[in-house]
This record gives sequence, structure tokens and C-alpha cells, in this order.
Amino acid sequence: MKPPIPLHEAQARLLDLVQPTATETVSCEDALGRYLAAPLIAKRTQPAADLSAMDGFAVSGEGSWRVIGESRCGVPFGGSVSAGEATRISTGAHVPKGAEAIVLVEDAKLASGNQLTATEEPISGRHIRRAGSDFETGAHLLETGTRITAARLALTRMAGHSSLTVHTAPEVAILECGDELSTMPHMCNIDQIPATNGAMLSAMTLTEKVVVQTSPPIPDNLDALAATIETYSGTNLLIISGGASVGDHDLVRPALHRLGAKIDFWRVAMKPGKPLMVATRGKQIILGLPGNPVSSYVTGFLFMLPALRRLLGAKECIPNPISLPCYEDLPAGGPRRTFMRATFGEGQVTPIAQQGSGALGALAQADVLIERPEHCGVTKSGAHVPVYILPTSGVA
Ligand SMILES: Nc1nc2c(c(=O)[nH]1)N[C@H]1C(S)=C(S)[C@@H](COP(=O)(O)OP(=O)(O)OC[C@H]3O[C@@H](n4cnc5c(N)ncnc54)[C@H](O)[C@@H]3O)O[C@H]1N2
Ligand code: MOO
Repeated sequence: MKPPIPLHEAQARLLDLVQPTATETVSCEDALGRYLAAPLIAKRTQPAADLSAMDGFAVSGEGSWRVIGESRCGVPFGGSVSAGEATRISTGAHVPKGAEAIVLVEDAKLASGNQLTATEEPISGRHIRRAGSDFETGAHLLETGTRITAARLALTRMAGHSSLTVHTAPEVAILECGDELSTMPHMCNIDQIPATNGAMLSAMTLTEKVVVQTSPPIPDNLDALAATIETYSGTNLLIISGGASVGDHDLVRPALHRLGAKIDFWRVAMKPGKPLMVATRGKQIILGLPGNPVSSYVTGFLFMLPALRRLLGAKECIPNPISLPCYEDLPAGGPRRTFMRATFGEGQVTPIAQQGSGALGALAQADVLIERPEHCGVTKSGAHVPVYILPTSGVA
């Protein structure tokens, strides 16, 4: 048996196998959460003209000023203002030609209806958003592969786009196998356990634009497993949880062999998640995830979601750790890169006592994964450690 390969090599090999899906043009709103298939180039200049940043008066020269009109959003003042003149102005309205300062409403005094004085001397250029200060027509605003977030969706529209080119939603099948798995958590007998991984992995994909298909748990039977894999052969990505290890009833490898799939690698030097398997069958990518629920989650986070992002054309597919202090001493690392479930609070992370790869209670409590590199030394409390933030505030 070949030794497990290092995590980073395994992730790189997986991503090398995956090609982004075809492209399609969708409304900016429908592109939310997807990745640009072309750079975002500004089709307009923003602001298109000098605008006031405050409600008040646009003035020219020294005060006092005679108010000769109004500039409001959508209805600019038609003419220009000369020294000693002003217009009323709204936040976001065009600064009239000739005006160079804004007197805030709070600082304005009006006598006989239209004679303006200021309690605070206005400063030339202050409270004026200059034309093009956000971006100019032709500016390269977002790179290919950038994810459309709420703020970027607003930017695409402000830049004059109503549609965007993105990659089509890949089809993903999520399977789970094991004779002990029950679809009825409320009525499991002693020989059974509730099937959790299919539901969990499906939930994890909700952060990406994908079409997910699931099937009831597959029994530990080679014919049944091969037949189910065949049923989903048309999907871009096939995820199989369980049966990835070396036991007599771990049938994913035999089933893939029988179907002529090419196993690219099996076993990664990581904990949890060692029996992870990556294979291809024609254009389909197949990921065999270990069945222990925490192992399935961690490999889902570090392999399944990156593969989906690559299918969707993301420029960054693999999550990046940040550095945070750890509240406790951490033991030296072993031969496998280890991902410890931990909580986050008061600016530091604290490992959870129960680190078993079946311990869903601890996983459900975890805010972060602490990364312990292979053979690292002891880490003293207070030292910074690499940490992956888990999405705990929304779905998945
Ligand atoms: N002799 C060895 N035994 C094992 C090794 C090894 O290297 N040599 N590796 C261990 C590691 S590490 C892991 S991880 C597990 C993974 O094994 P499998 O992928 O074959 O998983 P199963 O045996 O099918 O299940 C393991 C465990 O998880 C439960 N399970 C499975 N699927 C689900 C599901 N969908 N929902 C909820 N729970 C599930 C299953 O009942 C088992 O308890 O292998 C070690 N063994
Ligand atoms: O790799 Mo297993 O996931 O350690 O329990």
C-alpha cells in the first residue's frame, strides 16, 4: 500500500483534474454567490459628475450668497453660479458649474428667504465627491474568478452592467454507504445509526451554486454500490461518503475498479480524513470521503467545496487559514496534518476536548479548525496558530 500523500499535493492534484463548466450570461442578481467568467470592466464613470456628499447649499466665492435655485438628485440646476451666488443642494445632486464649496444645512442661515450666510466657513472641495473618484469608464474592477458578493453585486450594477457571464451550475451527486445507515433517525434500532453525512454534505454545498442529487444510503454490497455510481455517472462531481477505508466492507475502491474509474490517489496524510480517495471516470470527478462524520465534514471542507469552486471557475478554491492565538498548549504534531475542532472567543481559539472523528457534538460546537502541520513542535499557549473559520452563522 502506497503511503498517504501530503494534503497540499492532494488538493493540487484534485484541482488539476477539474475543469470549469461552460459559461452562461445571467442577471447580476442571479450571479450572486457565483464567480465571474470574465473581468468586470466599468461601462460608466462613477460618479458621472461632481456630486454633493451633504444636504445644504453649493456656493461660489466668499459669503454671503444669494440663493438662485436648486440642484437635487435627478434634477440638476441648469445654469452656473457666480461669486456670491448659491443653490440649494441635496446629497447626491450635481454640484452646479461655478460652485466650489458646500455649506451644510446645519451651518446655514437664510435671511429674507434667499440671502445665505454660514456659521462655519465652507472649505473649498470639501463634501464634494469628484467625478470618477470611485472609478472611470474602462477601469478593470474585478478579476475573472471573483465571487459575486452583495457588495460586488452592487458594484456590477453601478458599473453599468445588468448581466454577467458566469459558469453554469455543476451537477453534484452525494451518496452515502453503509448497512447500518438509517434514513429514520427517530426509529433506529441498536444495529443502526442515523445517516448524517448525505444531509451534512448537501448542506455544505448550499454556499455554492450547484445542483445536488442525493440517494438513500447504499448497502455494503458491491453490485448495489456500482449500480448507484453508474446511475449518477452524468454528474460533474460524485461524492461518496463511507466505505473508503481498508475493511472487507469498504467497497468504494472495488466498485470504482469494476466501473473502470481511474484512481488518481487514495489516502492523504491528514487527520481526520486519511482514507480520502480521488478518481476520474471519463469527465466525471469522484471523491470518496471517509465515513466518520467529522472526517466527511473536514474532507468536504478541504476537498469537496474546493472542487465545486473550481467547477464554478473560482480563482481561489482552497480556503485560507488566518492566524489567531491559542488559549492552550498544543501537543507536537504527528505524521498527519491535523485539523483540531476548536471554539473562538475573545480573540483566541480553544481546542474542544473531544477530538474523535465520530464526535459530531464537538464538530457542531466548533467555530474553527486549528491546523497542526506534520511533525510540528509543541505550541505554547498564547502563540499564534493557523485557523480555518467554519461557516457557523448561516447555512452550511
Ligand atoms: N485498519 C484500518 N482501519 C481504518 C483505517 C485504517 O487506516 N486502517 N482508517 C480509519 C480512518 S482514519 C477512518 S476515517 C475510517 C473511515 O472509514 P470508511 O470511509 O471506510 O468509513 P466507514 O467504515 O463506512 O464508516 C466509519 C464510521 O462512520 C460511520 N458512518 C459512515 N457513513 C456514515 C453516514 N453517512 N452517516 C453517519 N455515520 C456514518 C460508520 O457507521 C462508522 O462508524 O476508517 C478507519 N479504519
Ligand atoms: O482519518 Mo480518520 O478520519 O482519522 O478518523
